[in-house]
Amino acid sequence: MNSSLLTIPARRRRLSDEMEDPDEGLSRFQPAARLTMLRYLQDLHEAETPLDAVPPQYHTGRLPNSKSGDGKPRLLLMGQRRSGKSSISSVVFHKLPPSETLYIEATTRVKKESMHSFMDFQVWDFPGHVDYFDPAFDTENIFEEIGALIWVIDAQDEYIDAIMRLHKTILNLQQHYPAINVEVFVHKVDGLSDDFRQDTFRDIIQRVQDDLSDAGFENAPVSFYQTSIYDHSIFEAFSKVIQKLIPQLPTLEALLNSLCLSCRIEKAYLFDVLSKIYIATDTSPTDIGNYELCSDYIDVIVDVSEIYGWDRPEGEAGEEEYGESGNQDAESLITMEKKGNNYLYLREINKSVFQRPESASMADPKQSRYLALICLMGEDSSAEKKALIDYNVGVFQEALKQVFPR
Ligand SMILES: Nc1nc2c(ncn2[C@@H]2O[C@H](COP(=O)(O)OP(=O)(O)OP(=O)(O)O)[C@@H](O)[C@H]2O)c(=O)[nH]1
Repeated sequence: MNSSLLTIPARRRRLSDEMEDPDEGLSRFQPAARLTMLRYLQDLHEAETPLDAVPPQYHTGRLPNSKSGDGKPRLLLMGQRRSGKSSISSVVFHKLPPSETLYIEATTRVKKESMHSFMDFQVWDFPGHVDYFDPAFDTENIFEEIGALIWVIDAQDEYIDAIMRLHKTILNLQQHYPAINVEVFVHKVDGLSDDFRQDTFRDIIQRVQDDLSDAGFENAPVSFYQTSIYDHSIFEAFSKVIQKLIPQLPTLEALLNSLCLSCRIEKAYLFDVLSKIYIATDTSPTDIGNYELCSDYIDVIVDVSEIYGWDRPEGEAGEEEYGESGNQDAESLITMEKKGNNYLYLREINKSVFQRPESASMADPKQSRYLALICLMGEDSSAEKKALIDYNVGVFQEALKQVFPR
């Protein structure tokens, strides 16, 4: 990560006008950003490569409970019967239209699926009626390598039993696998009025936390989300669950923060295009509306590429002409769209094509998977600055390759 980001000059003017003591204002920025800003305040036209480059430091973590540390987490979907587990898995990972989940049959045995996306992980869908801690089950096999346990509660149904089972499960996990993240999806909230939805959500959180503190577990790693397959909330919740499993997340966030600061981007997301899960975003507040906008935008881009895109197999004539080597290298697509006074910017990053395993149910056996950077920009970052934004995104892309290799 030796390249520096270029910053938009207007920002320099504005900051220097505002600040009486520039150093005081600059202390708000991270050291690398401060260096770039200083160069601008000192009237340098371009931010150059720092002379004494700090060696890159990557966050290298392991999955909270992985013995092998092979980075293939397992997500367990558990909860009462008919709470919506199979529907969630089908909608998020198989793109089943939500209305078709009405015809999904009850799960009778554990359904294990491997997902091949920006990272490989497994989703295990459990039947609602089984007792996971029954001696007949190999508990160790189920829980030893998991990334997160997703507990689905049907918010439209009576939930006292579901909470009791969840409580029992958390107590068991706390004894043997205390690092497992428990993610509670308060599901099917689409059918509830706004007030009732908030009351139900608060009530469930309160009951779970009271039960846990009565049992002496004040700080168990339990998080709560309101979800529905009929809107984007299920994707947003899954994004947050998956982000916790990415050891490089702090580095990715820092890179996105730095990009936003340099290009005056309002919000930047790094999306996995296949699943529409975002694996990182900058640390400014998130808004579901922004997620929806980006998610719809991905749909448009995917549709257009399916119609007008083509495969370029390795060794095809004319390859050199385009400077490509098959589909190995990342190929970028840049689009600017004007929406009111806002822009959306998408760039394809880290593309590769893989052969879908025969067991997988998606129709297309050959599927491209890639990350896309999507940025929301306001009036400040006009299309005239696009060259600068392209350059900075290129630097970001290079840094990403080092941090998050595919
Ligand atoms: N309104 C609404 N209905 C949902 C939602 N998610 C799932 N459902 C419905 O809930 C019903 C049960 O869904 P399933 O996915 O079969 O439930 P399950 O938890 O897998 O059930 P078991 O296999 O018996 O454990 C289906 O009719 C779905 O259409 C949601 O977000 N909102």
